[in-house]
Amino acid sequence: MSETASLPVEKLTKDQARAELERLAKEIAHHDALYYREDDPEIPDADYDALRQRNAAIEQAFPDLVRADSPSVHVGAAPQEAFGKVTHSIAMLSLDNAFSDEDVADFVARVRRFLRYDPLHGALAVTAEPKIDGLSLALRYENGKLVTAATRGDGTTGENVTRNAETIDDIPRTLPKGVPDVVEIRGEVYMAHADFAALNERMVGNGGKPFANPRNAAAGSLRQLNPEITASRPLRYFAYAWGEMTSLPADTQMGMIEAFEGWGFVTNPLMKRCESVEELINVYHEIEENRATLGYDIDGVVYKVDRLDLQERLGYVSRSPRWAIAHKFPAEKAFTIVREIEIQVGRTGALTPVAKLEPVTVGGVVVSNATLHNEDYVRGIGQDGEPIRGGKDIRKGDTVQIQRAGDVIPQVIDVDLTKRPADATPFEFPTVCPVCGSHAVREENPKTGRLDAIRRCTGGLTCAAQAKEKLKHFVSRNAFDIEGLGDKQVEFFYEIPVEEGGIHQPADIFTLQRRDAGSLVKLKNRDGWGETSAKNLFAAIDARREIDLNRFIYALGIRHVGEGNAKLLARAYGSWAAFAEGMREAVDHASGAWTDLNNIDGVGEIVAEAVVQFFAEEHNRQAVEALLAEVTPIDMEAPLAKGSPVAGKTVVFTGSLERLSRDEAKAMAERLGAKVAGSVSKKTDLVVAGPGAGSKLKKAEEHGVEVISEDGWFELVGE
Ligand SMILES: NC(=O)c1ccc[n+]([C@@H]2O[C@H](COP(=O)([O-])OP(=O)(O)OC[C@H]3O[C@@H](n4cnc5c(N)ncnc54)[C@H](O)[C@@H]3O)[C@@H](O)[C@H]2O)c1
Ligand SMILES: [Zn+2]
Repeated sequence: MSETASLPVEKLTKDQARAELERLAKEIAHHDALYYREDDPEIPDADYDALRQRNAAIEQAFPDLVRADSPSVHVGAAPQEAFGKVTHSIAMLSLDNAFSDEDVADFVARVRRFLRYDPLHGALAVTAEPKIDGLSLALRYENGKLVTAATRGDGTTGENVTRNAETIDDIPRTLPKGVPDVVEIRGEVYMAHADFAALNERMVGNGGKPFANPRNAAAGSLRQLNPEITASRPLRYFAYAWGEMTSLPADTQMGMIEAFEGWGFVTNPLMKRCESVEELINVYHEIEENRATLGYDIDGVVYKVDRLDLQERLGYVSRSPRWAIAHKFPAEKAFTIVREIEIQVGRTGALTPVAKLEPVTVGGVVVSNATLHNEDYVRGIGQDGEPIRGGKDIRKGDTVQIQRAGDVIPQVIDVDLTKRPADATPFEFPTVCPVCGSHAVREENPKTGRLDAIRRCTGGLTCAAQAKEKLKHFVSRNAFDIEGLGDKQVEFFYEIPVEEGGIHQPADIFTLQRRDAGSLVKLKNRDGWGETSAKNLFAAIDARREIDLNRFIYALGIRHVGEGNAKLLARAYGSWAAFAEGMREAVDHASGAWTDLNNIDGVGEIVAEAVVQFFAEEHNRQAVEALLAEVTPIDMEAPLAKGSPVAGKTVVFTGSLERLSRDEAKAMAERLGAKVAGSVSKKTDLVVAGPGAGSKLKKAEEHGVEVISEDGWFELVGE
């Protein structure tokens, strides 16, 4: 960075200002391209916002230096050529930002001044709603039918993503009778936290690279050249604005949003109408407090003048409307000191370095730990061997910058080398497990030939850390969820020998009461326990002797099998018996069972391999058998689409279809509750074959699978 880049705006000479504006224009354009086109930004939003703010401040101080390509008059980035282009009939703009309460007061004062709306006119109504952190999408309906969906692009021209948008459940394909001839709804495509976590789990399981955050995941999923990929991504949509409309169903912002809701769109329930700056600020804080529990990312609150006639009079400045502003949440970043670097051993034996920090408030939350992911990360090396943080390593005693994004675990994003203590030494990553002393190794990834980023303890169940973490996982909220048996109690029971009333493996939980009866020291007499708490625990355990199959599978803690994959497996196999049998057969990669497993939509080879390996291990089989003597997994029924004749069936489409594209056929079948597989196996229920169907048709005949034509399909499903 040049010296001018760090000079305060008021100290800049005219020449320096000119050079700065040029540098900022280039730099911002570079980050815009990464963010909007590649969905892969390289700097945090707060840093990007700081660049823009500096640019705006310099432009204000030197108005005659404003460049033709100034970032302050541009929105987003030009559409990617690979998509068709859509010209927006009304430009899609950005929003001006407010970063403080004063900025909000200024905004309202500005609006009032512009409109000469003095207090005599009474209160000025302004709406407040969450600013969803996704990407905007315009939906054009003609005569009630969705005709185009377009991204914002550079505001004038966007990308045509109609086929992709059609796969999003929240987006109606048709609107009710009586809507205006042309309706253009605008809103935000986003991904919920849970869906994001499941998607990343799947991506990693398939050997891919996870998305950095839900916004990138949403943008990357919507902007896919293959709509089939979009369809497999759990995207959602909030409607909050509009473009071209032949007539308006209301005369206020609030009224419009209510109308959209009536037309079948999802609108945000937290939107409120306010009548003063204080009220706006209150709603802002209310929404900010709820932020962590919403289940999706928001990055601020948007205020909009409620009356549409006033909006029209206010109009637009270059890249944003005068009648709206986004009140951003404070940057969730802070500097603090690394007191210690500790190694935690997880349930799969992963050795994870954790930075113990001098506690610091980041975005309103006190942070005292930050994950350091793995040894490469500590050394300043990223997933693909590339340098991160400019290649700076992290040491005990370092002053580091912490970032918290949504509910994500805080991360160390930078190290201030000028503050590094003279005696700080590079962190030495252990090569033995700090808990059990077994060797800790980095396995080679068979696919890439590179070393796995994670070093793992090879101690297996003899490692107390792994055993305890497995138990904690087993009883966790989305697994067995046993009330009164949390992390603390797991630690407690693990310290007790099994024959004296301890718990060392999952089955022990369910024999606890029986063993307690014959135990020398009864649970109710142990420290911290009593008659009631012991009784309650036994009851809570008994309440879980029957459990949903997907929870059961998830609880086993098989590598790469998180909640999402557990559900996929449970749904595909339906019962524990079928699942276990399939996995035992699938050890033979030439078997149909292995093909079936890999044919499950969303289950990749890495996951498949992990599950099969789990079953191949004798001690896992024993542990599961002991468990099954105590608990019963409940069979999972295929999700039934009401009255659909293909619900729960596995369908394969082959050959060329005439009335349907392959994607549409797939979407249709899935909507009707069927599973669509790519190849035929004995699990296939139905093959829909068009002209030119080859090997799949033959295979269907071999397996005795029913084969119908495309017309037969329509007859069957009645559409
Ligand atoms: N890290 C980077 O390199 C990088 C690069 C470019 C942009 N960015 C980030 O992107 C953002 C700027 O992007 P922008 O130009 O899209 O502007 P913006 O996100 O600040 O505001 C405008 C957008 O807000 C969205 N929005 C969400 N909820 C809304 C609601 N309820 N009502 C109205 N609009 C709503 C719309 O999509 C609209 O286009 C900033 O957060 C910036 O930090 C980051
Ligand atoms: Zn160990």
